[in-house]
Amino acid sequence: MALSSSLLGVSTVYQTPSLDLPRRTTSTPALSLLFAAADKSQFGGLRASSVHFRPKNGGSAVASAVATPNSSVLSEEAFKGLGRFDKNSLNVSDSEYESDTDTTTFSGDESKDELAIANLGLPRLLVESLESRGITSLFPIQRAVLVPALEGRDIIARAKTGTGKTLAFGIPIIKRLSEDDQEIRSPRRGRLPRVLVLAPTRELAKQVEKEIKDSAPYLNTVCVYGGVSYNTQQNALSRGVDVVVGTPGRIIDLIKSSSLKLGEVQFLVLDEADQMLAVGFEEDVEMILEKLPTKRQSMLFSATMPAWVKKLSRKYLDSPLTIDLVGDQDEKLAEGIKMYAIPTTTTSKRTILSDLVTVYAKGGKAIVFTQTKRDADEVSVSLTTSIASEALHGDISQPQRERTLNGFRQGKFTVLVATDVAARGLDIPNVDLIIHYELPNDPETFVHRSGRTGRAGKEGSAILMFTSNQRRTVRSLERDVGCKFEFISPPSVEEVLESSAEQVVATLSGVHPESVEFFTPTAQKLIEEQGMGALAAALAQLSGFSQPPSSRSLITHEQGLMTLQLTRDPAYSRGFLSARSVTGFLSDVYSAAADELGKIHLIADERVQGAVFDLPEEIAKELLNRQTPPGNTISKVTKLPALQDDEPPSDYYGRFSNRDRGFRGGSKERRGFKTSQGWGRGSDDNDASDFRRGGGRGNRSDSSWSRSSRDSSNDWLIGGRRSGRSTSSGSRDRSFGGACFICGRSGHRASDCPNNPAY
Ligand SMILES: Nc1ncnc2c1ncn2[C@@H]1O[C@H](COP(=O)(O)OP(=O)(O)OP(=O)(O)O)[C@@H](O)[C@H]1O
Repeated sequence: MALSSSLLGVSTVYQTPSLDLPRRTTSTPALSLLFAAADKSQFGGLRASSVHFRPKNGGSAVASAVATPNSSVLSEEAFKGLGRFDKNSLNVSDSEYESDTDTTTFSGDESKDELAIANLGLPRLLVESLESRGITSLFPIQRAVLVPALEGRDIIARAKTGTGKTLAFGIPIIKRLSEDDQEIRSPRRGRLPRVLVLAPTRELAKQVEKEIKDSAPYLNTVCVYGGVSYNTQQNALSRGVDVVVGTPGRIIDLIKSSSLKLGEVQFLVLDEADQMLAVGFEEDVEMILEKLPTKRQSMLFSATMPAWVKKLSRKYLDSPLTIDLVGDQDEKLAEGIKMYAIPTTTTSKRTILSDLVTVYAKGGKAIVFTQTKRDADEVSVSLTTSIASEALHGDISQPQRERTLNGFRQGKFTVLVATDVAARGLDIPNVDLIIHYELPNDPETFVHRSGRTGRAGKEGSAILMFTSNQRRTVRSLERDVGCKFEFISPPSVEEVLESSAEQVVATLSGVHPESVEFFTPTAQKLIEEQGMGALAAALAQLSGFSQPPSSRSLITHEQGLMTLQLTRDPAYSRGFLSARSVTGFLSDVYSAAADELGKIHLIADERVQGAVFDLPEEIAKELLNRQTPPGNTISKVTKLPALQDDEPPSDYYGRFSNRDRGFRGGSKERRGFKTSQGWGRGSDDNDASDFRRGGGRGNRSDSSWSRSSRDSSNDWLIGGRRSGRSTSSGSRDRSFGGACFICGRSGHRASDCPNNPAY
């Protein structure tokens, strides 16, 4: 069957090789739908063929567009950037159905106007309400779903986070309800719902209901979920309803109490179906599906297709069309999300966190993800001393969760610290930054967490905090998610101050002119008396820096430490700079510095003979005043240069990576439930690594120096300072586990070494 239509001036072919669609007549012209015979795909176990298209700027791309007689898959590439393709540039061909297959063409330049929501033949009220919310043209998943949904087909769909899946099913359902509906102006009291949307979490259910309500205020929508009283929901249902959105547990309760009757449901939507499984709703979902009329249209949205979801679709969906806008694309994240990764230690995490928020969220909204409810509480409390923040997790009462989310949406506080379940599917506009405070349990969770930013085509950043023993997992994550992290170091004090000042300046425009007027005489007087300093003092006070910040290590971010850099002119050196020569140099210049030396890293740039190292602030300042031998320069650094130890050594990584242990095999391990160093909590304390020595590329074979296991953090501890230390003097750890930098033997410090001339 080939269904050709002219939509919006675009010549389209709806090619359904051996399908006899349960076709409904619709006045809306069909959007182009491309699909061809298929074989095997990751998503649906289908057969594959391809869509070829030719971008205007040359080159070519191939995206899979696959189908079986019972289902088909459509790649996002087929729809992406229609405006960028030449006329006749998009061809669909299929060997098996070649003779039946026409070529579908998009004439690139017309698409923007002609794909406008106003031109789709949607109900006027729907168009108006969408436009009033800035929704003027369809997103790709919406374009892909619209026609088959209007045709009455069952659909399985997958698209990246934040790409508009709710309206993908919302728009066609609203249109269909409105078309059928003669009752819009005089809705019948007590009418039974025609649409049922199941969502795995309360927040998601509320969000979906809101999106439908905002789009079609003339429809009666009710959201039902647990944790709140039954009465309001029962009353709303008894008044008559068009759309019910809810979580499975409460829906079952309402069915049992006969408050909810599903006998007239025409449309079923299962949103985030895989999450239903994750949160243990599978039995409830099946029970509900059993209660629905068999003659209905079903749409299932799911990021992944675990066996249960496949079973559901086989059992409860009728010849579903599969629309997969992610497919085998390596990049699973929406475009526009900049990915960063930052090495941390357990002890430094919290200090770093507030600085990261200050520098990377730039005063906007941030969500911090923790693994446990307790962590969410603790992190939120510790942040609150510097940045307004609240926690969101399953132990918080429903009304409080709603207040928290509303407060966050309205910008009453800027940092939400959340667990995964609480934040799944949340659509909060304009979240600028996501911080993975703990590694997620699996790649899918990482995608979902990160997808809370960069929504609806906007930009955002995501930062992954990891400890040294999680480095390999970070690399696995890059492969699994198809992203590339930019490795960053903790923001320097200067960057934090600069960002804070910028944010304070940005808030000044919000001060009411009348208030400004009131304060002007005082300001004038101040400036006359103190000049620019008065304004600077005001900015410092508003930024929360009335006291100067103590210096911090750029390597470990510990307070009270300063990171210095030693560079050596090659003309003056006999060999390459090594950790040992740094300590030797320091003991010559200022022996206290050698004694108190923290971590040392060699600079990666091989043209530079240099190293960075930590010292207690006072000692560092003193060292900076000392005379250094010719050819050696010591300076304070505000940004770490690339270090030799930045990357996990590839030989180790290749040999011991999770991949070799079946990480990519779809096993539980791949999903991250049990790798010891990988997904999940595991041990994220790398204090042990502080006692390691060895590790730079040049030193790896030097076994006498290496106390490290194969996943060494590559951090060198020379001189024996532990990273847990936070003050600049005293408290030296006498149970020293490192090696003496003078004689190389373990168990004592350089200052205690019998070979130390100063001993
Ligand atoms: N066509 C459109 N034009 C502009 N904005 C849109 C459009 N469609 C949806 N949006 C907005 O994009 C945001 C993301 O939509 P939605 O929450 O449906 O995404 P999603 O794909 O379900 O995300 P997730 O997978 O994270 O749940 C919402 O704020 C929505 O209002």
